[in-house]
Amino acid sequence: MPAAEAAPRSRGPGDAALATSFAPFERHRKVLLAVSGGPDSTALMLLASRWRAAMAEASAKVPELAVATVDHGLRPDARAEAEAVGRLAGALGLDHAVLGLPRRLPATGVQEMARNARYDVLLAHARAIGADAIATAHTGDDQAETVLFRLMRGSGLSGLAAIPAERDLEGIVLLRPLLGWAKDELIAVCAAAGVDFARDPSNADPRFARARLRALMPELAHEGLDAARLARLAARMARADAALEAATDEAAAALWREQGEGITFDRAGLLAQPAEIGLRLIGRAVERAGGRAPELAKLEAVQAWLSALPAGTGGARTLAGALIRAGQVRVTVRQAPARRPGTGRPGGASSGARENAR
Ligand SMILES: Nc1ncnc2c1ncn2[C@@H]1O[C@H](COP(=O)(O)OP(=O)(O)OP(=O)(O)O)[C@@H](O)[C@H]1O
Repeated sequence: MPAAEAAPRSRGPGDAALATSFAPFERHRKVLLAVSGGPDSTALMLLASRWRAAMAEASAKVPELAVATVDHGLRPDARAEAEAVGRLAGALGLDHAVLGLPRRLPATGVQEMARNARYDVLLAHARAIGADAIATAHTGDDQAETVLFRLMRGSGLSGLAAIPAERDLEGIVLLRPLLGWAKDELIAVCAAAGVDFARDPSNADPRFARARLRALMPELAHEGLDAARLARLAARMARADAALEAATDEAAAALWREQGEGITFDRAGLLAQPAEIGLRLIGRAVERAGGRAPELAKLEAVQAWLSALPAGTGGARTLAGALIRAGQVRVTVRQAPARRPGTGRPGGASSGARENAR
């Protein structure tokens, strides 16, 4: 479908918005642009190379740019779309690679698996070409959808902070320079450049919860809950989350003790913390000991159990691969003993852990 359908908004590519959006690129040596060939990432490629040219003209230090497209092997058109990205990248003077996946994706949970696999291959490629950052083209609309999606899933404050503009991905920085842009604006960027883009049919496939939520957006916007408002909520949540993380760091400095293979807290000290801070401390310990982040509702249940334990008594619970044991004075979190296959119970665990398995 031609790109020119969208109504262009008045944001020229040479304006301050471009400089603000791409300012985080200035801290990097080489940025790998993740470009699927859809409208958002095609615009990312156009805007990033325009920003870079303008910066170079002003003799500013600019990072190298490179482009990669992941072919998930899921759609017959994917190869041709990747080649089209390659042609545009070539015209812009950027190196382009098409990356395949090492394994075939399973039939179920395909979107999530595709996303994880995509980040893995992008990371490996970034390392191979010496890029210290990867940029994706998430937009303000993606941010709004993510907030709604997480609300629907029962996320807490950290989850509602949604997509961060910048985060660490195993030592490489993941940048999202276009969170301040609406999808319509990016479609207009492609249209103004006379560049066509691919359309992913799964974006409108009602089998996917994301697509169903996307379809609700116009009605919600009509009631006042538009993308800008949801994005503002995400920004406020991110600000509050950062403050709570800082407070948790302080509490950890006073309470967190590493002993042997476990993390130990003074039980009274832990319970004296504001509930949100105590929750985060236990969550961090569980993630460290068990190797994965616990689900919020399950973490809350463990905290409720701990708070309700009568003084002078103890017990244990397992959560996300960790064993949380409350003694009379201390709470210890360590890796849970391996489950015996088929029993669903921790093998050789304490009575408390067995109690939890019921
Ligand atoms: N096949 C691909 N090749 C390269 N980059 C991709 C590909 N698919 C998506 N991306 C990058 O990821 C961004 C987000 O894409 P999309 O919204 O489709 O992803 P998603 O599956 O929702 O994953 P997530 O939002 O968690 O990254 C795109 O704007 C683009 O930068």
